[in-house]
Amino acid sequence: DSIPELGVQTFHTDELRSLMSHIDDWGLDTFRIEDLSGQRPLTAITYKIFQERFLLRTYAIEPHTLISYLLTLEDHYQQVPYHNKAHGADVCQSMHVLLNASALDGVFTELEIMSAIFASAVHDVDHPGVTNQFLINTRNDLAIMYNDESVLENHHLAVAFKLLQADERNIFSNLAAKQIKTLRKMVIDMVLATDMSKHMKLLADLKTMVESKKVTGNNIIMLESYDDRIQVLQNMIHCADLSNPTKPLDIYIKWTDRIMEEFWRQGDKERDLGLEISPMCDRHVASVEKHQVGFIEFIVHPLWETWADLVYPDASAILETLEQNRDWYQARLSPPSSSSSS
Ligand SMILES: COc1ccc(-c2ccn(CCC(=O)N3CCOCC3)n2)cc1OC1CCCC1
Ligand SMILES: [Mg+2]
Ligand SMILES: [Zn+2]
Repeated sequence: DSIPELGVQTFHTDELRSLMSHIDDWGLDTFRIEDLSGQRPLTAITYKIFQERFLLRTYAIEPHTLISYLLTLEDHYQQVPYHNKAHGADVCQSMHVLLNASALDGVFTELEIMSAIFASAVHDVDHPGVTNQFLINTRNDLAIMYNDESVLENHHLAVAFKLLQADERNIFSNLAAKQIKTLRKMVIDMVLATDMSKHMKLLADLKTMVESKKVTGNNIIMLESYDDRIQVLQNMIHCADLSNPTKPLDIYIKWTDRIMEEFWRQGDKERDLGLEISPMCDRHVASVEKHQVGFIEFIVHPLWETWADLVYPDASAILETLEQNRDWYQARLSPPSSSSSS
C-alpha cells in the first residue's frame, strides 16, 4: 500500500501541505498540525523533517519503515494534558529549527543531526503525566527499576529503543554497526539531559563554553571533542524542551494551560493519597501567572540568554519574544493600580 504524500491520512491535504511548508520556522502551530493530520502531529512533523534533510536517502531508510516506527512511537505517547504526542512533535520541530542556526552551519555531521531529531521525537514517549519526584515518592515500579535516577528519562529511552527491535520498524537497519553505536550513545546523552535536575550543570557548562567560544572566520562555532559537541546538542534539546515561553503568545498560553492541568491532576492524586501536594500542583491555590514569571526569570531566560550568546545573532528574535511574553504575564500580575487608569 502506498504512503500518502504527507505520511499521514488527512482530509485537509492542501492546508496541511501549506502548514508543513513552514517546517523551518520558529512558532509553527503544532496544535493546528495535530488537527489537520488526523491527530498525527509527531508522525507528520518528523516524517517531513527526515525528508527535508534527505535522511531517508543518506541512511537508506525505507519510507514504510519510518512511517511504521513513527506511528507506533506516536501511539506510545500517553494521552496526558501536556507530555503527549503534540509536545513530542513540538520539541522535534523546535530542535530542527535550532539545528539550522547559521553559527552551527556545517558543524554537526548527518549522523549527529539524525540523532538529535530522533532524540527529540522520542524524548518523552510513554510519559505518565507525573514528575520523577512523584514516582519516587509513591515507590512506582519505574522508580524501583531506575533506582530514583532520571526515572522518566531512562524509561523514555528504553521504550524508544525497544520499539526499534521489530524488523518492520527498524529505521537504522542499514546503518553500519559503528554508526548505530554512536547514534545510540548520543540519543541517550541527549534525552538524559532533558531531566530538569541536570539544568544547573548544563547551563554552567554552556556559560563556560560561551566565555571561551572559538569561531572560524565566518563566525562558525568550532567544536573539537565529543564532549563539546554533545554538550551543545544537550543544551539544544534542553532549550527545545523549555521553548514554550519563547513561542508566539497564543501558542505559549495553550502550553501553559496544558502543563497546569497536568500539574493539578498530579496534585489531585497527591491529595487523594494523603501526600503533601507538590509546588504549583494545587488547583485550589493557583497563581499561574506568578509561576510562569518565576519560571522565565529563574530558568528559561538564563538558559536562552546563554544560548543566544552562543549562536549570536541567530536566536536574538527568539529572546525578544521571550522577554515580551514575560512582560505580558508580569503585567497580568500587578494588582490594579490605585490611580484611575481607565
Ligand atoms: C508552559 O509552562 C511550562 C513548560 C515547561 C515546563 C518544564 C519544566 C521542566 N521541564 C522539562 C521537563 C521536566 O524536567 N519536568 C516537567 C515539568 O515538571 C518538572 C519536571 N518542562 C514548565 C512549565 O511551567 C511550569 C508550571 C509553572 C512554572 C513551571
Ligand atoms: Mg521529559
Ligand atoms: Zn519534554
